Amino acid sequence: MTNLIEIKDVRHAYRTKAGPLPVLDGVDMGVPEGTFAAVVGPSGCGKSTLTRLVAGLMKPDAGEVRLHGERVTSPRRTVGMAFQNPVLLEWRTILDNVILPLEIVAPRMPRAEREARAEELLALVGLQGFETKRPSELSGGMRQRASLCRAIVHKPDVLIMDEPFGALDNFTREDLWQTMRDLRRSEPSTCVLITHDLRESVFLGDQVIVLSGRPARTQYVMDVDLPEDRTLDVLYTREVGDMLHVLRDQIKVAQGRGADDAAPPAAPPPGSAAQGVAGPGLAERAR
Ligand SMILES: Nc1ncnc2c1ncn2[C@@H]1O[C@H](COP(=O)(O)OP(=O)(O)OP(=O)(O)O)[C@@H](O)[C@H]1O
Repeated sequence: MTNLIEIKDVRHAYRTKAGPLPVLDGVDMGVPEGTFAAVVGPSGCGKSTLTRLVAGLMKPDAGEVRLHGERVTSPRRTVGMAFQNPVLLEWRTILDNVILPLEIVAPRMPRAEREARAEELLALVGLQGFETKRPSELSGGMRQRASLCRAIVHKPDVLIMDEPFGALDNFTREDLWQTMRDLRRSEPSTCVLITHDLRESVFLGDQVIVLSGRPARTQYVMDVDLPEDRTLDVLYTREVGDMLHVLRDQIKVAQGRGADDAAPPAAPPPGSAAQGVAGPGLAERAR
């Protein structure tokens, strides 16, 4: 399978008053078309910076970010983004908020067609009947559902989500995971999800990429080989328990705290293919 998103040896430092702040220092990542990559790593390691580079909002100091084989140098219409704070416009209805990207990327699309597309998506995420409400009339989970619709209304090839479920309570978050799983079937795209939640990363991801502490490099990649139509029950299986254990240890290593077990498990947990990434391993795999 070809990689729609290809990140090779990306390095980046912010220029601050105190001097350069190296944030990324050798990030490699390959996301095959139509798959879902979850990125985890210690707080402040550079995950959001990575999303800005993929979205073309910034250019890396070194290395390459490619979408469809083309180097990303500026923002693209074929990328959709969703964030922890849904930032819906209060003076617009929910329907008009969802339509917004179409007004920008498809200004000639007839209003009725735009509305039909937004209504279709709102129904898919369970927001039928809320089209004329204002954002403040919705719960946090509902606003996040609307925000997801807005991110994909223009059928982007790439969907980047930066902790979209981070501010929600556990039950709402799990509901949204299932919504996201279902959306993948009806609205396929290639996704990058930044998250602090390891269960979320395994439930949604086809691969989980662990970044090291700042400056971040790709420390570890786990391929998650669970059924596409996985249910929340899968999170309570031994198989996923083992994967979460490995990921938790990797996060500890990334935080410089050392894993519970000094040595990595002899074999990857069933349902996953895990590998440490030091040097060219991932780049090889990503090709
Ligand atoms: N525009 C900027 N200018 C200077 N420094 C920045 C800028 N944006 C981010 N940083 C710094 O870069 C580092 C990485 O930030 P980033 O937001 O990418 O990390 P993160 O992994 O997403 O963090 P978190 O997990 O806490 O959300 C942080 O130390 C942050 O303070």
